[in-house]
Order: sequence, then C-alpha cells, then structure tokens
Amino acid sequence: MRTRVKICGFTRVEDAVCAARLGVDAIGLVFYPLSPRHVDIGQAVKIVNALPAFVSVVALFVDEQESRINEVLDQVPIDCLQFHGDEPAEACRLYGKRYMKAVRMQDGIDIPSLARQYHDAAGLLLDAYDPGAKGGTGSRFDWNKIPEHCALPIVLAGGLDENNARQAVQTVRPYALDVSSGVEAEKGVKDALKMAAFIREVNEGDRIII
Ligand SMILES: O=C(O)c1ccccc1NCC(=O)[C@H](O)[C@H](O)COP(=O)(O)O
Repeated sequence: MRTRVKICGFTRVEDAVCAARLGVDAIGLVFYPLSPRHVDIGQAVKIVNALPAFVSVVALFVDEQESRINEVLDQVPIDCLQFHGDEPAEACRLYGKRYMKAVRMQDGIDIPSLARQYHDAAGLLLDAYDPGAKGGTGSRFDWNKIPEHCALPIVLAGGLDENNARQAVQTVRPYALDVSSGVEAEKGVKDALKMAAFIREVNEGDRIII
C-alpha cells in the first residue's frame, strides 16, 4: 500500500495549492491559538476553497472547547479532526467526524492500550514529546518504540524531512507520514522545493519496498 502524506500547518493559500499539485494526500490546518501556524476561520475557508477534489482537510485542535470546534466545523469543510492535546476518547467522539488522536511519545506510553481506548479513531498520530510545546517542534522520537503491529493506522510525525522520509517509510512502514517544520521556509510558510523533495522521498521509499 502506498504511504500517504499529510503536510500540516498551512497558513497561505498558495502553499496549500502547491502541495496539492505535488500530490499531497491531506493538508493540516492548526486551530490552536498558541501556535505560530494558527489560522482563523476566514483564512481556513480561503485555503480549503482553493483546493482541488480528493485532497483531505484535517483540522488540528489542542484541548479546545466543544463550542469552538463546532464553530469551525459549521464554517469550514473539514474531513477529519486531529486532537493534539490530552483529549479523552469521549471528547474526540462528540462531533460525528473521523478523527486522529495524536500521541506524544514519552516513557510509559502504551500504544496497544491507546489503540483500544481510541478504537474508533481513523489513525494514531505518533509525535515527539517536548515539555515546552504541544507539537510542530521538528523533533524526532525513537522509532524503535513503535510496536510492529497496531490495531489502528499509524501516522508517523515528528522531525521528518526529506533526509529521513525514505528511511521512515522503509523501517516503520506507517500508514502515513505527517510533516510540518521539515518542509518550511519559516514557521507557517512552506517551501515548495522541500515539499516536493519530501513527497518524492516517500514515493521512493514505497518503490523500493514494493
Ligand atoms: O504546528 C504547530 O504549531 C502545532 C502546535 C500544537 C500542536 C501541534 C502542532 N503541530 C502538529 C503538526 O504539525 C504535525 O501534526 C506533526 O506533529 C509534525 O510536526 P513537525 O515535527 O514540525 O514536523
């Protein structure tokens, strides 16, 4: 199966359109007010309306209030939610939408147990733990901590870039890779050449496995 690519943290229409042309499967919009990649509803609508068919839109929240999430869902066509905080499974299920639960990898994390807790999730997104930030840090974690088998699709994130994407595909064999910092020119601004190289490396990793 082809490894999917999600690029997260778009703030500009032109970057999202460029990613779509390069073949990205999903784009992520960060609705976390403390993020340098945060978008408001107006920006999000402009970005989504510029996308061609078949590119999924993922809305990222961190421990957000239900009313705010509903406000976004009422105005922005979102395909999937990404919960990047400490949301319990019941909170993720409130919206009748597909969702991914992000897990920040640190000692004591039990992936099989989380896969049972969030059994209806569309994926478990594994990201690096950083005590000072909730995500989008560009830090990697030890991929050896990922179990070989998981009941949920694994979305590998954290410190990925064009130099390690191929290795990530070949060693972890995840359902998808998720990148933000590694394809940026600056926070919230994507670099077309880095996005192209990243997608090429993922495809190259797939080609060699097959
Ligand atoms: O991007 C942010 O600023 C952010 C803030 C708070 C929580 C999550 C955030 N981003 C998550 C992502 O961009 C990705 O899903 C992923 O974790 C990859 O991040 P990176 O290591 O920068 O490639």
